[in-house]
Amino acid sequence: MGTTTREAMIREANNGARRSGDEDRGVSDGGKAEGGWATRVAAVDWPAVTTALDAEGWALLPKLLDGAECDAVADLYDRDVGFRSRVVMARHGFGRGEYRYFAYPLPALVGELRTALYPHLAPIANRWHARMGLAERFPVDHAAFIDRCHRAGQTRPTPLLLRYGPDDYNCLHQDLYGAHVFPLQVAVLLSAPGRDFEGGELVLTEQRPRMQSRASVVPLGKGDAVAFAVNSRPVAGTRGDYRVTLRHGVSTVRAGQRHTLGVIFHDAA
Ligand SMILES: O=C(O)CCC(=O)C(=O)O
Ligand SMILES: [Fe+2]
Repeated sequence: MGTTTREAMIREANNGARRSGDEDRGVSDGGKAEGGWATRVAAVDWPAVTTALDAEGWALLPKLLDGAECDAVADLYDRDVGFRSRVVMARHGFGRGEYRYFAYPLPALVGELRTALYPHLAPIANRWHARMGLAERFPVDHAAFIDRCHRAGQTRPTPLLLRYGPDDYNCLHQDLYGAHVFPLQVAVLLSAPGRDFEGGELVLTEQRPRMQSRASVVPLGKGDAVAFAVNSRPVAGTRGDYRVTLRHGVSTVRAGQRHTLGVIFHDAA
């Protein structure tokens, strides 16, 4: 979508359209992981995830959420509180279907999951930045990075809940919301392919310099998460590293309903 981000395109549309209930809390999401989310996330095979991210630009985190947790998060979609905005994708040329950005404070599951994932991804992000010749480095602690975003005027939360019905899809895009970009993000599929919905596959494309683009379809089951590059990643070539550009989207849902939780680590301007 060029240099215009989705957030910039919808900012105008949402200004003045905030719901009075957006500041209210009261979203309880049953989000108490046994031993806490840090323990759950620490059980992920991070060496394998790191290897896959370096090789492909994306990696599966199988069964990050259990079925009940997926249902609890997906059910938040119809609540009137806890979100800062709602985007109907067709109105902006983003696709078909809709999504809602959570408001601060985030529901426990979403906030704790994001905080728990970040320290595992920050070293990868720092290595990628070094290899791509980018100056920004990321602190080990997510709160410190969010502080940096806030000081730069990126104060609005970006975690989001997406909902697709029959014929809905999400165009290839990048989730950039300002100058500060954490180069990895995570999405969790909250619905069961083949049971809750048909079609609706997460697609990643990689645009290589002076070469044709390559697509990957991420084989997600309900509760599986995928970590992937937000905008670019380094690839080792014969004459050193080069940079490729990534985009992600969702193919058309042919039947049923599909929910996703999107976890983006930078805040939005
Ligand atoms: O629905 C999906 O699988 C993609 C969601 C997405 O675009 C995101 O998490 O940023
Ligand atoms: Fe996205």
